[in-house]
Amino acid sequence: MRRLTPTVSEPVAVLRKAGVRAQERALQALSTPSLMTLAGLSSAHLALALAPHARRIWVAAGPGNNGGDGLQAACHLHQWGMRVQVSLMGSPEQLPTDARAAWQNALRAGVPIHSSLPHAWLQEMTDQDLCIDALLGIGSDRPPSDVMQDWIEQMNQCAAPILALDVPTGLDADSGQILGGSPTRRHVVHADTTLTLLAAKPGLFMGHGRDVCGNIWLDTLTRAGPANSLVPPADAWLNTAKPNTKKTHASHKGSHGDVAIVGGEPMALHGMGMTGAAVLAAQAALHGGAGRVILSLLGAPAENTLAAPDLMQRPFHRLDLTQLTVVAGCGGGQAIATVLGDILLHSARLVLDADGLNAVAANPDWQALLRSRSETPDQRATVITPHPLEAARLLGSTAQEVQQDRLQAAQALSAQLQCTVILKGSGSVIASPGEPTRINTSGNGRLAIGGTGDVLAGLTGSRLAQGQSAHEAACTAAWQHGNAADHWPSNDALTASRLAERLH
Ligand SMILES: NC(=O)C1=CN([C@@H]2O[C@H](COP(=O)(O)OP(=O)(O)OC[C@H]3O[C@@H](n4cnc5c(N)ncnc54)[C@H](OP(=O)(O)O)[C@@H]3O)[C@@H](O)[C@H]2O)[C@@H](O)CC1
Ligand SMILES: [K+]
Repeated sequence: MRRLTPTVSEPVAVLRKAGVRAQERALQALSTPSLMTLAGLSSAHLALALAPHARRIWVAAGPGNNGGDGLQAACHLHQWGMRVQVSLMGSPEQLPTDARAAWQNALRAGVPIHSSLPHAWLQEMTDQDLCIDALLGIGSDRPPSDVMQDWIEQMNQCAAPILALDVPTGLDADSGQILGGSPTRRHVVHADTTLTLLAAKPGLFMGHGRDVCGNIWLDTLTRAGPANSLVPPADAWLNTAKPNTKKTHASHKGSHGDVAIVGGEPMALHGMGMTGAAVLAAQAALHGGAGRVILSLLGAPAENTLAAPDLMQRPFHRLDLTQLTVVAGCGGGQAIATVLGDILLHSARLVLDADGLNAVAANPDWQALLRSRSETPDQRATVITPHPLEAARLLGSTAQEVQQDRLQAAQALSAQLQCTVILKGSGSVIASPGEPTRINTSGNGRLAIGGTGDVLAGLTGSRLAQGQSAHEAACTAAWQHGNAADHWPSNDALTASRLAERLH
């Protein structure tokens, strides 16, 4: 069992529900004792570690095998001298085989098992006690029943912390969406800790998963089978490891690549002043370690005074695109359309963001140009950084459909445009043709402000310019960007311009 944090250095595979089921079938045959016995023991160990002084442990057990995990855990905790009470939803006779065996074990051991909520306990429990959510795991694809919603609400209102087994009840393990539609305290368990079993699931790290799982632990239950035996191929991998971005001592500014930021439509052109977006991307490229950063503001004849003195400024027609890593689109407005064909055709390495993506979505010829970059003899690296709505425009779908399956959306877009995709949002997904898809684990809600996307684009350009492949650059930049936010002092305002200066 191990805790999954953004700094875990070994690769962690992510499986959708279908893959977890396949893994379960493969291991079940090999595993003695049964997987549920292992899952229950592991859950009990973690419960004890989380609440060693608990005077009450309440287990809410559902009608399937997730409930069986809870019953098995209750049995161990009771045998170890803890005061445990189980509320079992549904009839014990209708439990699946393993869960029924767990129920019988618990009964034999003398665990109190009721069919209703422990109202008196719920009033008395303190933050030293513990609730265990074993209502639903990966076996649900619909909103919890009304009675279950009552139980969820009571658990969320209780003063004791919550340990969710496998998945917080009400969360879809594949998408990170809430089965009941909205993340209210009635529709989904808001856990302090989630112990996920067999494999990490994508929904824990994406969408609402990041808000309702708390600290995530993983037990692969492979003790009885061959170690690390993952039967189905992973659907994705967690993007966790701290990147090595150390520069060699014997280097000069030309060793670390040249980035040109093309964007920042001025107010005078179409009444929308967006130069700030391009300046943010440029600052991020600079602080990300690029050797030289050139700011090329669209339709702006004069030098921009917002820009730091470290930045060079040049009009677009003076850029030698064939030698540059170009970051295009940040605040590009409509003006980006006047230069996008040249950028797609000639830039050596390219990061396309925001208005650049919207322009490509509206023009099939530019989509073909973008795709053809991977077919050039030098296979020009391209990274696109859409948020869900921009991805939906490119895919011809809706933002809601993208959010329903972020892994699939990122992979489909990457295949469609033959480039690396960073699908932004809670749990950014990085997909590239022929590379393992990653789900980024760093970052938090403080990044949900204007300008942070420009910072990510600039940082990705910086990593590309310094020699990383498109996939590596995207993975490293996404992680670094989130990591900076994770280490931001809580009493200090996080703004995009300050973020651009504190990328580490
Ligand atoms: N097998 C093993 O050895 C191992 C299994 N493991 C554990 O098993 C979990 C998967 O178990 P599972 O497949 O039984 O699914 P689970 O999540 O318990 O729910 C199914 C039950 O809930 C019911 N139900 C569904 N939706 C509902 C709703 N909205 N509201 C109310 N009820 C609803 C559904 O009823 P039905 O849909 O049939 O009417 C059915 O009775 C997995 O997450 C892990 O914890 C691990 O320990 C590894 C070893
Ligand atoms: K659960």
